[in-house]
Amino acid sequence: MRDPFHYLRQNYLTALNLVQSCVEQQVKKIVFSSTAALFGGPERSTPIPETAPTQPGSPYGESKLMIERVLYWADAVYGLRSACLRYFNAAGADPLGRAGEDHRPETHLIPLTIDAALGRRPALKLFGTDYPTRDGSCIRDYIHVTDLADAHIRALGQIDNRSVTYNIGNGQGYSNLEVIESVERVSGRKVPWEAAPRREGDPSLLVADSTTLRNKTGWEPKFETLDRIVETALRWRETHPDGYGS
Ligand SMILES: O=c1ccn([C@@H]2O[C@H](COP(=O)(O)OP(=O)(O)O[C@H]3O[C@H](CO)[C@H](O)[C@H](O)[C@H]3O)[C@@H](O)[C@H]2O)c(=O)[nH]1
Repeated sequence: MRDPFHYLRQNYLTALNLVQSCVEQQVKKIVFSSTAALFGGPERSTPIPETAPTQPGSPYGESKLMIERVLYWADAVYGLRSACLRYFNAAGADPLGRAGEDHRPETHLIPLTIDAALGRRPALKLFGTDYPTRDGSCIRDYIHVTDLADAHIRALGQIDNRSVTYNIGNGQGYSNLEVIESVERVSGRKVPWEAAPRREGDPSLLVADSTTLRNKTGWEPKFETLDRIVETALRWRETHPDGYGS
């Protein structure tokens, strides 16, 4: 939120150049990592289908929506087919331990909560405890990276003749406090945490309705519970304390 032009420049301008090059090089299909953040505006109490109105609550979400529109025109005018996959909260690690999260700096809730439990970071700051949700913390729909990868393969197989847009999530929301509880359950350790002010641009509730993806491609998430997702993330964090540097 502090530097809106950063996302608009980085995401939108570079994607516009890339899509234009794809058209010039006669690329036929493209899979785009879009985001639930383009639904950030109004508060919603039910799972969000693809047909829900888009109203980004952050420049990041706005930039992704702009790229979806670039892809719309690339298809309409040049026939470049695309799959816009709107990830809800991508999480977890490869169950075989070959890949996991390594962001620098890390900003995501699950890895930060695990690190706090493992004593690798100070207490987790919980951004906002006064949201209009069941326990006052934000609610998100966590989707395992393996299930996301599976959705990509299925979507790619579908876009020979037309472009598609899918919302991808488990369809179940977990609050930030429930994430802390899950990490405590799975790790057997307490998570030190403290209440902090809301983070600007955070919608209170984002849960996916992935019925279209399920019906059109037969996709079914294999990691349906938060504990299973956290298990894989914890194993990666324990075996790779320095991420890909270890
Ligand atoms: O130290 C932290 C970090 C996060 N949170 C909270 O945890 C929740 C989840 O935050 P993340 O940063 O893990 O994930 P976001 O929901 O903000 O963002 C994710 O989903 C977005 C779509 O909604 C984008 O796709 C983005 O790239 C992706 O990381 C939010 O309520 C956030 O405020 C904390 O309380 N403390």
